[in-house]
Amino acid sequence: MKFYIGTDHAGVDLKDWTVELLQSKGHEVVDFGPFSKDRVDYPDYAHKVARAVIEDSSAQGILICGSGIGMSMAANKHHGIRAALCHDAYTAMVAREHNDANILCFGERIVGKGVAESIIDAWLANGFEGGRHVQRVEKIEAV
Ligand SMILES: O=C(CO)[C@H](O)[C@H](O)[C@H](O)COP(=O)(O)O
Repeated sequence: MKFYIGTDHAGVDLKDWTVELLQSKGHEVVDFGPFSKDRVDYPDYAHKVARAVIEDSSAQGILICGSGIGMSMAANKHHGIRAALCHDAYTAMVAREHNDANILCFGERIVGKGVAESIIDAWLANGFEGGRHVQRVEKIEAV
């Protein structure tokens, strides 16, 4: 899988760690930064990753900030993006199975590396179930 990833200053450590984790599992990662902890605005990075996922729809995105909330709000402004703020493996699993989420968001101030890895593993292990969920996702996209 190919991932586009971005953060703000509050998620740089977990972003760098996530890049290495995904690469160690054989995934391709395009890192939109930032590459220092200087204070930045999370929407700038959310919009970059969202646009990349729309352009390259076979890829997925990962957005990290302090809480993950601002990143998910900003990314979900883009038509075609279904960004899911996940706090654990269960939310990551259902985000893929039920919502066909294409951007994973989480917060460095919320989850540690152990939980982050379980979130990422659940995200990678699960795909869209289709069936009854198709018309619901279509109704999200219809607006
Ligand atoms: O967008 C957020 C909250 O919804 C993120 O957690 C940001 O990382 C956070 O707001 C940054 O806060 P800071 O006080 O400027 O570090």
